[in-house]
Amino acid sequence: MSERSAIRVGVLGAHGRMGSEVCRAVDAAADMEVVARVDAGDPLQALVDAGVEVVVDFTNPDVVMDNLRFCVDHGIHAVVGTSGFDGERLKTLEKWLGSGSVGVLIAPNFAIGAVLSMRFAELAAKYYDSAEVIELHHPRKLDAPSGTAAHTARLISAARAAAGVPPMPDATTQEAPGARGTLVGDVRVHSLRIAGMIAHQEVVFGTEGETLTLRHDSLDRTSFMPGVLLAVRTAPERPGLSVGLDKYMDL
Ligand SMILES: NC(=O)C1=CN([C@@H]2O[C@H](COP(=O)(O)OP(=O)(O)OC[C@H]3O[C@@H](n4cnc5c(N)ncnc54)[C@H](OP(=O)(O)O)[C@@H]3O)[C@@H](O)[C@H]2O)C=CC1
Ligand SMILES: O=C(O)C1=N[C@H](C(=O)O)C[C@H](O)C1
Repeated sequence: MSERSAIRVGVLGAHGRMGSEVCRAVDAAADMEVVARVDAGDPLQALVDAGVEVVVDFTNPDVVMDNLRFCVDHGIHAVVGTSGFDGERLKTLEKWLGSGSVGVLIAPNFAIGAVLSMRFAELAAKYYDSAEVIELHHPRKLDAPSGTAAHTARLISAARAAAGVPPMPDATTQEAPGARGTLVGDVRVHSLRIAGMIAHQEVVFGTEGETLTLRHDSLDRTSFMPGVLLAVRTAPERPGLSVGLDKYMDL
């Protein structure tokens, strides 16, 4: 039986913090190779010319939808780490993908601990009166709150709603703008931008007499790479839209 040839990968945002790390990780993996490195100003046609099978996108929320439109139109699977996906964007993507064979993964976070932490938060949500999310990132991050924090808050909100948990206790009547963070669903999210940090998150739950804090720290961008490689291998086998790396894992 002949062995499958290496997966042909195109990296969008190839010169960025994440894109450059992805190029290193893909080139170091035996079963895939980077055949196109595309950054701002480069034509997307380079992906087609290089015969890319799977794109990895770490660009920015303003350009990622155009990139995905191109990939879907050209039959290229996509693994997306770029933040900025809300319900409306996901619906648009589903429409573009239809019942075709292209697989797209939108992963708010590729670090295994972050994926587990989001799942744990979803499980814990219905047992606690209060839940708030604190995300801490490097100061070069363009968006706030982080995609991970927004996704975590949506998961908690949905789990609380499904379980019929009453509104969170909060007697605040006087509030300086921003003092209580921003609401995602019914969960408050607080964003810190701190020099020296990479990507960190705490989810704090509380109820009568006890609290639970789930904390995850990405100390280096290599933390995201095993998840990215797993996604590159899996996306071609999963047509349609998947949201969250957990969809490709046995969780
Ligand atoms: N899901 C996850 O696990 C993770 C997600 N992220 C997310 O990934 C994204 C990128 O983060 P990061 O690497 O730190 O950001 P960077 O700014 O370092 O990298 C983004 C790169 O994309 C380039 N770019 C801009 N527009 C285009 C375009 N149209 N086509 C191709 N390349 C383009 C930028 O060029 P230029 O600078 O010239 O504009 C830059 O080189 C963010 O949304 C971030 O939140 C980050 C870490 C982990
Ligand atoms: O910009 C980053 O750095 C990160 N972005 C993603 C997010 O917005 O959640 C993932 C991780 O937190 C790092």
